[in-house]
Amino acid sequence: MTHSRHAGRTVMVTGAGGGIGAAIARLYCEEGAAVALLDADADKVQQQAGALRDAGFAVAWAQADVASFQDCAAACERVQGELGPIDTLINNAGVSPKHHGAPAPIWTMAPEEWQRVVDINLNGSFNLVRVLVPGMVERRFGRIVNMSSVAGSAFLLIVAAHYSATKAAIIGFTRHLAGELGPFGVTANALAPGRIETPLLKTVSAQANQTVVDETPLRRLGTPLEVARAACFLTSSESDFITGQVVDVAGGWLMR
Ligand SMILES: NC(=O)C1=CN([C@@H]2O[C@H](COP(=O)(O)OP(=O)(O)OC[C@H]3O[C@@H](n4cnc5c(N)ncnc54)[C@H](O)[C@@H]3O)[C@@H](O)[C@H]2O)C=CC1
Ligand SMILES: CC(C)c1ccc(C(=O)O)c(O)c1O
Repeated sequence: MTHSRHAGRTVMVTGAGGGIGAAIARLYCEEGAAVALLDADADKVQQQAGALRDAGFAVAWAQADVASFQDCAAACERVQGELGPIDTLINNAGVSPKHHGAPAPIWTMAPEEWQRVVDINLNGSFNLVRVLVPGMVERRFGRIVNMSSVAGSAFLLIVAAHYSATKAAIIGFTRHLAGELGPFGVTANALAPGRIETPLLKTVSAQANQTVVDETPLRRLGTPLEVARAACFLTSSESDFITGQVVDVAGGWLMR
């Protein structure tokens, strides 16, 4: 469905070069927003932004490693110069490293790998919040959605400890933001997707996915568009009184 629910809004989506982030960026465009796409992979994000621009949408893009505060600050300055102040931030970028197709057991995990996952999945969200929230507070309006996972509150065999820990931390971070920023007209919510068909899942066996399908009341995996719809709902005026919440997009899998 195409409508103008986000007309006049300026949205930043991290990890917008592919998977869920690309779907989120497109849906905001279709809902009338100007959209800034950020990704560490310049080729991918340029391609996504180019396709959206060719379709007539107002977009800007920047290559940025969300783990770097300097990258985030420079990217925000650049895209805000093109599109105007960002009022809606979707902290979607995230990684889940695998070794030979499997998550690293905690007793073999390199400290550098732990640090890198924390730097991207958790500190990356802080970095963009730190850069963009002062403007939201000043303008007394802002909408933030942080990407958690069902792995933030349930044990999942297919991910490693750093991933689960960062996705749990994102929930605490989101609730804190909601409490601290609510008085300034800024809401913060988190999404907790279950298994969604994206490139991040390419190392998971068909059998492992079938087990999840069998345990899921809706009997299928999710799509990036379904996560995008939840993000758009949480930043639309339909959600003006919703803050500090974690919304599962998981077909009923692992109801916790
Ligand atoms: N696919 C799934 O089943 C689920 C995904 N999630 C979360 O959703 C988010 C998106 O996941 P997917 O779309 O599946 O992943 P994906 O791997 O398909 O896309 C992630 C994007 O983030 C970018 N990225 C990675 N590191 C970055 C960095 N340091 N700085 C900026 N960009 C970076 C990548 O280049 C890529 O374009 C992640 O936070 C992930 O943890 C949560 C639950 C389930
Ligand atoms: C994309 C990450 C690694 C991932 C993979 C699978 C699930 C799941 O089965 O629910 C997740 O929640 C994830 O975050």
